[in-house]
Amino acid sequence: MAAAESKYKRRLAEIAEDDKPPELDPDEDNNYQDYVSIKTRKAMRKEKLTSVRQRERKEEVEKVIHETIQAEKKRRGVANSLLAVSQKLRQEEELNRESREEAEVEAIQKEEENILDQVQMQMSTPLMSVRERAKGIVYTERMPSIGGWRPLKKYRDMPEEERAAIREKFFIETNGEDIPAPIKKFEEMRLPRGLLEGLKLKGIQRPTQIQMQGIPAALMGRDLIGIAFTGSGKTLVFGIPMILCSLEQEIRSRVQSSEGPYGLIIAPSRELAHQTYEVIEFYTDQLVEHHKEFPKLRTVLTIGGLSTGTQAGALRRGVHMVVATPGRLNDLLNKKKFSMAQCQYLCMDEADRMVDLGFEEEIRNTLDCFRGQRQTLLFSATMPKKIQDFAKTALVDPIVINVGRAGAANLDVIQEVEYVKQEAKLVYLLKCLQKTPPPVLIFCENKSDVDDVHEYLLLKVDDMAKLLLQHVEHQHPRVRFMALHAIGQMSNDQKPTFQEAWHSTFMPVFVTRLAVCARAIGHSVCAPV
Ligand SMILES: Nc1ncnc2c1ncn2[C@@H]1O[C@H](COP(=O)(O)OP(=O)(O)OP(=O)(O)O)[C@@H](O)[C@H]1O
Repeated sequence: MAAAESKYKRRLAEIAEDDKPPELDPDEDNNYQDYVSIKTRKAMRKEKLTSVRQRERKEEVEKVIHETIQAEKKRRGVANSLLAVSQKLRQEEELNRESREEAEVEAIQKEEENILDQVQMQMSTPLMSVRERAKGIVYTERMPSIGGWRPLKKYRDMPEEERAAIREKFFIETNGEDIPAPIKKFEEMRLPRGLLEGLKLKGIQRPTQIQMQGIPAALMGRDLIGIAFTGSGKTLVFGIPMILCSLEQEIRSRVQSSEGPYGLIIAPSRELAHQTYEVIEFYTDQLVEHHKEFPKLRTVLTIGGLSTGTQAGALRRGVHMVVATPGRLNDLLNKKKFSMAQCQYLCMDEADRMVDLGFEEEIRNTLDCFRGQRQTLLFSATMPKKIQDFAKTALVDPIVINVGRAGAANLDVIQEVEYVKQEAKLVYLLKCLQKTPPPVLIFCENKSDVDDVHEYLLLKVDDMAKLLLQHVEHQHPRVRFMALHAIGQMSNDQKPTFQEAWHSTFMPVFVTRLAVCARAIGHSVCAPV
């Protein structure tokens, strides 16, 4: 109430003041101010107020704008940094991706390199025992000769020139140190009588080239590389020394159950292993037959296709020799059915074929099972690098015997070559038959040639009879032609037909392919035809 009264009073005073005439001060003319009406003053105040408000609003707006801008800036800044971060992340991701890709490519490359290395290693790793290679075991000394064997004095004393002359005559190429003289007679090889009797029984009279040089070298305990063709008589080169090596061991101390083997032959195929086993069995039987003091040496054939149990059982009883194919041999060794701890004699027959057939790993595993040095014989028709490397690393000072040279195979064959035009061949054949006494074998390249030649000779049978009669005195010759490719397809029990035909036909002329003939006559160039 009092406040309202005072406000009222103040208002009245204002009004009175407003209505009062202005006091004039003559000294203050300079400070004179024109009268401003209330209305104007109000307007001025209003204007002032408005401008203040405007200024305030402006400031407020500016503040808001500023704040907004700041906020925006801030937002943009964040956005920018987010963008930057995301960009950065993207870049990093990109880099990561690139490096990941690079790493992946690198890993793949590494893996490929590893595989290549492994393949390369597989290709170049010598066929030697991994255990021995890892332990750095290298044998430098030659093995002692088998049972103290040495050649007869005349061979020991044979001058080098004479040895070389014999080798040259028989197309035997050799390489190595201290090569023994080639021996031309089995009787001079100091073999037990039983073996000589066995050879006689087989109709084997004199050694083939590989036997002449190979048997003495092997009996001297030397490591051997034999390069020889099929049918050259290799089996006896590695078979005889292995039998004698086992005999020597047996005489020293009788083989007990689970003991042995002393000798091992590895062959690439079951057939070859079986064939070798039969040869070994034959000669060990001969030894017992002719030497009552000798025990029967036990040989076990370990090949696929035969019962593992039977083979393991035979091995358990103690064994002198094993003839095996690499797969089954490895299997039995892995299963600890027998061991190579006592084995001192190893032969790898057709080593190149074993490598071709991919038996390297099995061979290496087998070599790992040996516990000491052994005499190693390696037979191969060819000498690929792998075999050469094996020879270099696993064989000690080996003797290389090569009888594979063209022309060295058949020393009794005189080869005459006639050059004839293709179209004149058949006619010329008749001329050749005129020069050649029967029996005659005509080899053709393929089956259809065999048919053509056969047919032609049948047409000319009268001429043929006349031609062949020039060589014999008989009045009524039976001239028979046979196309032998048919024989190649015959079963085994029919095959002797060829042998029978050969011997029973008075003047046989056979037309055949070489491969068929080889099979028909028993796959042997040594067989007498
Ligand atoms: N000195 C010899 N004289 C005559 N015949 C022999 C002689 N040596 C071996 N033979 C006979 O020759 C044939 C082939 O011999 P062997 O099996 O040893 O040859 P190979 O080189 O091992 O051939 P493959 O690789 O075909 O087995 C056999 O029938 C064997 O009895």
